[in-house]
Amino acid sequence: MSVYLSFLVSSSPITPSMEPGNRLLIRGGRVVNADYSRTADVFVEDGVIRNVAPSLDVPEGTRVLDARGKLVIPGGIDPHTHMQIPFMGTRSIDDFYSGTRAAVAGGTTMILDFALPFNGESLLEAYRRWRGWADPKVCCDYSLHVGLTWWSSQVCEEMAELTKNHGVNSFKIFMAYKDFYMLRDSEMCAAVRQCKALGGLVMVHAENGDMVSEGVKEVLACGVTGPEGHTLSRPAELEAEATGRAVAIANQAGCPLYVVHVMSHEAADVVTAARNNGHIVFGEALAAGLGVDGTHCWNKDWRHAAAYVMSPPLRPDPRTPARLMDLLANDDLSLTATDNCTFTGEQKALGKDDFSKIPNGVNGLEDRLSIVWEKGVCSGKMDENRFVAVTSTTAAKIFNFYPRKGVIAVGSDADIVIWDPQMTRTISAKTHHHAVDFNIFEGMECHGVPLVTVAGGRVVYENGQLFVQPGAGKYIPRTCFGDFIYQRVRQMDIVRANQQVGVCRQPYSGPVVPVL
Ligand SMILES: C[C@@H](CNC(N)=O)C(=O)O
Ligand SMILES: [Zn+2]
Ligand SMILES: [Zn+2]
Ligand SMILES: [Zn+2]
Repeated sequence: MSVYLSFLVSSSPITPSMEPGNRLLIRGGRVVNADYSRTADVFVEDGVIRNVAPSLDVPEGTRVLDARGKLVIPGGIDPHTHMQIPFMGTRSIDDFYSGTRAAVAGGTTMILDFALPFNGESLLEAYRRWRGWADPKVCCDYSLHVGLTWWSSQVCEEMAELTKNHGVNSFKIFMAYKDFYMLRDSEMCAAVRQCKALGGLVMVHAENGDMVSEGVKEVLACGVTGPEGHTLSRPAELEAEATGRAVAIANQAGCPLYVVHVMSHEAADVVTAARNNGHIVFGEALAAGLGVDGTHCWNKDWRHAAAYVMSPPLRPDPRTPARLMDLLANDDLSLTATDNCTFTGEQKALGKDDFSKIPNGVNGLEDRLSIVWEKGVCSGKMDENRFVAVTSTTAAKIFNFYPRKGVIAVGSDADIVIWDPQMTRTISAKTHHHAVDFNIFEGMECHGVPLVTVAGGRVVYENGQLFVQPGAGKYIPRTCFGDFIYQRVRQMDIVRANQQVGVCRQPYSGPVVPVL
């Protein structure tokens, strides 16, 4: 029986295990899934949701959490983070402990990070290095995408090894970061084909790296060295052009595509057109792009301006956040992430005399759910079910670990948040749980606050207090050929095969011009 069906018919009493400490009852809340809301109790035991139904009787010793008048939502899933990544001469300051601590404080109970090999480094080595960093530190479950930061037959083979034996089903290609992570089109074509053959998902950072490199030289030559130069050097058309190229390359191979951090409406329009043309393309919106705009890079205070430096840039058009939210609300953009990649003022100062040396990246992991609730639901653009879809469920489906996660249903992991939609909080670096000394949403008041976060059946955050254990989170392996994407791919392949048919004709028998 599917987990969803059992959610509907679940009335069977669960035989309690002996250990009383690990039972929770979340009483009387409005359970909100991506496709379904209803008032029900949620009974949890041994880290798994055992029952979802009104007025449940539960065993002695069960801890009861009162959720009456509140929402009960699946824990947030952030499909794009960079904890303690070595990058641009330093390492992002949020590590797998402080980052996942901040995550659960904001209602997120799983992150997907990126193992990014140095140019020429074995993908398996990079994967093992990231596992070594994450496993002892994570406070919630996590998984890893792997970067295709260079290309060779070895990379091709290691992709297969990672999918078969290490639970990786997603690979990120960078079209930017020339001479560092960037792949050429011919390499991208080969990488995309291999990813399709393995039943995986290609993720792409879509900016034209060659044009960005020229843009940087041009802006510096004009004497602009401040953070605003970063934005000036990589306009939205470089993001849109690369997005279109990635769509074409993926489509030629019949490979599904996931465009990370869509930061401009120009790029979002390319994603929308691709989806309307029937391509399997997903666009990811970031909390940063939904919550703030790029005018901050023109702030007089250097540290403030540098805090907003990321790639692709936050766009200076103040209408951008609302436009991206409109596209997210109507599923032209598919889901949200944060690309959390934080650097302190001292680290950002590596670029104090040259914007191209400012480590790229911003925060978002703790604030994503409140930002999306405030800008998406409070604004009337989306309902509570779409909110759950874009902060949790869709990521679980795309990366193929639904319904283990991303839904409140019998048999699913007990990653659950008691959410107060009326309560407000003011975001600040003074109160956030990140390691970084700046918050790009500083001072922003948001409706939508997590009261309790349950991760793996454990209360890890309650009314402002953290109860986290480093290393308590687990690595979540993911298999390939997930139905959510590959049912469609298989169908499309049948049609494509029928279209790739030559014409049966008599061979040409006329004269041929001799070679001169
Ligand atoms: C390296 C990483 C984070 N930095 C950024 N987005 O500016 C990325 O490009 O996704
Ligand atoms: Zn990127
Ligand atoms: Zn990233
Ligand atoms: Zn509000």
